[in-house]
Amino acid sequence: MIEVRGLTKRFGDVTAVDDLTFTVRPGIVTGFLGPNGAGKSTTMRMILGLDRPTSGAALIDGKPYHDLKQPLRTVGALLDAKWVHPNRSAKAHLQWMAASNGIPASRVDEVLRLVGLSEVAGKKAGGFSLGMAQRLGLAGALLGDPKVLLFDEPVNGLDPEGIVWIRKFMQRLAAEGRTVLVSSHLLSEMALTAEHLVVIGRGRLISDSPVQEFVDRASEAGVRVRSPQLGALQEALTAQGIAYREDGAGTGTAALIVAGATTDVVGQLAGDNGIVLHELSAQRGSLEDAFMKLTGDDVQYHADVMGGAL
Ligand SMILES: Nc1ncnc2c1ncn2[C@@H]1O[C@H](COP(=O)(O)OP(=O)(O)OP(=O)(O)O)[C@@H](O)[C@H]1O
Repeated sequence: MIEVRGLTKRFGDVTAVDDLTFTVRPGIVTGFLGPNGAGKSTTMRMILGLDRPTSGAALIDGKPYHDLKQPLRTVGALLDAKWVHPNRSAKAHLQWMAASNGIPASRVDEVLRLVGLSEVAGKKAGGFSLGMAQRLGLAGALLGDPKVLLFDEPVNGLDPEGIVWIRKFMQRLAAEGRTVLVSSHLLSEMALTAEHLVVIGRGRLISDSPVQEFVDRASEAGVRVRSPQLGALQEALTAQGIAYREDGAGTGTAALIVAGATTDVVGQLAGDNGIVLHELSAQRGSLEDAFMKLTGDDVQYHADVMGGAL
């Protein structure tokens, strides 16, 4: 278990992490989500004792990192996959890590097998692709067979095959009863990987909930409806006290978005009033929608940079 309590980190004038409190439970993958610069890496570094909190605490199984007797056997982390000596082989790199942490050398072959690197164990790590380097990083994190694992943006830059492999691997580690915290700014990826989401923006906690609850709470579920008799439909909806808004985006035809109603209700109402419909479709808010609403200004900035495409 990871417990973050009132965690704050200031770098001069910048408050990178601002009074953050959340708990990461074992047995599921917890996604740690936020736009670039939200404070995810800084939080992870504090959990791992690499940055000192300005105030508050981060505990692993009830203790600060520095109080852990055998840190590598308690917590494993993948922060920067390129953190290897380029001229060292994958195996030598892991042997060196194992030796300096009192872990038997036999474990090195085990973790190489676990991440599928046995066949390239003797090759220099400097020549590894990003996907292979990530696997080597994972092997290092697993060396001490820790119950708690932290991964910072593990799928960044990977090809689709590598992304799926890492996703399944993290899910398997969680299914074994481990505590798995994975940071990402990729919302759709987290929706597929994580069961629970801790969302931050500008160092502050925005949401701490199951993935589905996060989406349901923040995104707009409803019905999209197009009709050549839109005025009559608006009157019928208003008469029933059902809220709607106009939505002509991209279709060339005016449409309505009816919030909080089902297609059954809107279809029935149209039928009862003899109104012709050209479209009646359920709208499901995406994780991206939810994220944009909740992280507000932070994401708005990125949208502007992209030419207002969002
Ligand atoms: N060593 C440091 N000195 C000064 N400012 C820092 C330092 N480390 C991080 N920051 C600032 O703290 C804020 C949070 O950064 P952090 O890297 O934790 O965010 P992040 O959510 O991990 O973002 P990204 O996904 O881009 O890595 C940013 O404004 C960053 O510029």
